[in-house]
Amino acid sequence: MAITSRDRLNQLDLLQLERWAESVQGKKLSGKILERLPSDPQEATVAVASLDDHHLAWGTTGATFPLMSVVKPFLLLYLLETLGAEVVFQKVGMQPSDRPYNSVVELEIDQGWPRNPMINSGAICLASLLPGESATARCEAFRQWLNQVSGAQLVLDQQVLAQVNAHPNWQNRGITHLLNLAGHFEHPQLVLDSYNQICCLRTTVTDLAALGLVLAGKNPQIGPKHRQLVNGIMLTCGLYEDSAQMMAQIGLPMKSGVSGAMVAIIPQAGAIAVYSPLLDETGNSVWSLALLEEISQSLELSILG
Ligand SMILES: NC(=O)CC[C@H](N)C(=O)O
Repeated sequence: MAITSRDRLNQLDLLQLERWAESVQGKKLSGKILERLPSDPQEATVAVASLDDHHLAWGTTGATFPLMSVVKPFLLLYLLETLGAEVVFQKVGMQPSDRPYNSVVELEIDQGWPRNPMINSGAICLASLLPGESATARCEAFRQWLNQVSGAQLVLDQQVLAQVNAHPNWQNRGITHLLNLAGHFEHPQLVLDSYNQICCLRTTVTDLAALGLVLAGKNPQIGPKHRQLVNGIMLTCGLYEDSAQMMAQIGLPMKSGVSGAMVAIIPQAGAIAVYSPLLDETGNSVWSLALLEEISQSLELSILG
């Protein structure tokens, strides 16, 4: 019987994971930390989890970090499960973006239509659909649902939220204003506050891998059609303008965040979560991408091969 990706994940040992991590560290990759999210450039950690509860973790595994844009696929999943695909895709498209994740220009070119849920315009628009009367109530309901379906223990990082709110972020204000003008929602401040709060949910690589397992198929309560929609949009849009190249090079649904977090999904097999705050020009974690490419190629995890 053929060996599957799930078998290869189950057979992976910590020594091999450590070898890959150390070989990527040996490449001395360079990147920049996002000024508004101060963090330790030395922190680097990875967690691998299979659907058969085989779990490995290496590096500064105790590091905690805000999800930032890694929350976006889970926001999409929550709204698909709560409201259904018809409602969700009246608010956002499935079209890859070719400009930065927080581009106002792209939203103007598209006449206020957000291309996909993985860029800020799409996620901010979807934040308007979150059930709840206040940003705090919306984030809390979402946080509880996410912890319930994954077993993770996400918490809202009030300190990071204060840092985010202290930064004007004119790009996101411009995006929110254009979406409001286009008639997608009323109460733009409530929508932006809701988006900012869910981006500040704090986690560890072990819990992020648990979140990833939900998209890999761990939880029978989550519909396969909704998992397919989220994984498909991650595959084509999850790394912004670098998504097509990384789809060809790595071949897995992935989502990055400017905290340096990254999650990769191996459908029906498992998930890999990585954290290193050094970012490339696109806003993707340099070390995380290199390590995911190493693991995916060595274990032949690509869903495209
Ligand atoms: N790419 C990201 O992680 C961006 C998330 C961040 N909350 C922002 O809107 O700028």
